[in-house]
Amino acid sequence: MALCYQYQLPVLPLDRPVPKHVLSRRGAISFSSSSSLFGCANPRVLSQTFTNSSNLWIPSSGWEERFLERRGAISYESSDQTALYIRMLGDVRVRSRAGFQPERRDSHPYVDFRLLHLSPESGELASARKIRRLLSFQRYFRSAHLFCGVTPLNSLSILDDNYNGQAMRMLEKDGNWNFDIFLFDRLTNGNSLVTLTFHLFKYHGLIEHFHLDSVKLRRFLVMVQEDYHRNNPYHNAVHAADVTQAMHCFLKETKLATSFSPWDVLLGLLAAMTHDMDHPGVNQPFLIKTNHYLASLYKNISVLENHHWRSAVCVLQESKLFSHLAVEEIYQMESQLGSLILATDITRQNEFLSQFRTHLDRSDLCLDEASHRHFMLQIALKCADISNPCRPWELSKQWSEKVTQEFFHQGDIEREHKLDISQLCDRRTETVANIQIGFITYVAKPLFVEWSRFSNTTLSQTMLGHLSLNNASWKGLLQEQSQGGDDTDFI
Ligand SMILES: Nc1ncnc2c1ncn2[C@@H]1O[C@@H]2COP(=O)(O)O[C@H]2[C@H]1O
Repeated sequence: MALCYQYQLPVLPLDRPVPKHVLSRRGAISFSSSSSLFGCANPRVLSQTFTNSSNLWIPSSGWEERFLERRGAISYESSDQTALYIRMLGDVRVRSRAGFQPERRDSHPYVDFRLLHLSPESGELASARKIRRLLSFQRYFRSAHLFCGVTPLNSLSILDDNYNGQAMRMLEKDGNWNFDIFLFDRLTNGNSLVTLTFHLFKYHGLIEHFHLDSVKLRRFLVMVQEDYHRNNPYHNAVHAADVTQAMHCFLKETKLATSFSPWDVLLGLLAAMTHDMDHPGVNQPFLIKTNHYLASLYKNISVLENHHWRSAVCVLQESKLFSHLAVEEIYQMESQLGSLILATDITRQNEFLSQFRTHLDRSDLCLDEASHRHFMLQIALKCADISNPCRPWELSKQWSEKVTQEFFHQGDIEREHKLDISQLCDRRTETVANIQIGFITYVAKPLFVEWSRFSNTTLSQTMLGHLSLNNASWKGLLQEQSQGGDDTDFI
């Protein structure tokens, strides 16, 4: 098929496996808009691809100029012998030989990786002069008070303070199921994921427990947030923040709070915030039928979830947030993170649901056992991921519209390119209400009924209550529509 839907370029597939001895270590390099590469962690692998010239790694051949026009990073890992991971920062466009509309991925908040990669060990601490050279006036103005801790005195900053104050007030109710993540995102100027997760790391005592460097932590969170596509109506950083807030609510439930270790809590929050990283806004069947390289890379199995996981690992390694932990602990973290993120593959829903039911029927869940705690983390993440129909109507309705908008956008592309239109993606035959009633009945309710068997609390009853009220509202809307008009106004 001539059609090729390609991102530029989270992963660069290699034409032949990288020899084992080259991949004996993992690492990352970064590159900037200047013509050179720097920040190499494993010279051996790079020497195959790049030539070394006075500590700068220059592409040896075939390296496309366009990669060097941007800032980004490449990381590689010994378990993946067929790919180098390339993260582009900001300005990433969907490219296609079939000529799809270019799409921008916004890069906010601004992070200059040339500054961030300067470490005290390298003896290259950022001088004020270096900073000025690298930043535009506006960025310098913003970063100046960041570095010096000075708040600029102008009328707009008073507004900022006001918004900040309101956002902080919202965080006092971080465990409230009515938490309005859309409002929080506006109050934090599009930084809901960074602000919420930093707060939750503090709330759960993870910074002290794991001796985390809070500058590295913030940098990591910014990188995670930036990897989400702002233009996706649904699979964006606000969804990740919403899932993280839901996970936090579950972690506070007595059964989990009394049995989970700081490690479990850390893994739960990490998985929630990273579980959809770099989501392209289309689903796996779309990637398969358009011969997307991610589909071949992951052999058509949990393609997106594998990519989210590898993207998360990439950012974890780049940020060096856990570089002080033992190598075995880092491996354990990466592999547990993988098993959690892979559990969010919705096509595996029945597998997890029947396992969960069996445990509940036998009453054999023992949360003293690490493997059972891990299973419950998988279930909690799955619940958090599809918890939007359990939110109050005003919030739930917005999510329903957003997810449908993303489905229909995919359907429009499929129609335009004469591909089979994926299930739920045809705006000519589907409606928001239809999709919601089906999703609540066959996907959300069965899972939340089991969750409330496991944890029969005010929260689980509240969630089931909203689920059934929302279902009734969608049924009412469907009836109204069948009596005249349709609901395409939603999208
Ligand atoms: N409100 C909703 N209505 C319909 N589908 C949903 C809704 N919320 C989540 N989903 C689907 O559930 C899936 C969970 O995994 P994904 O994030 O890959 O993609 C998600 C959507 O396809």
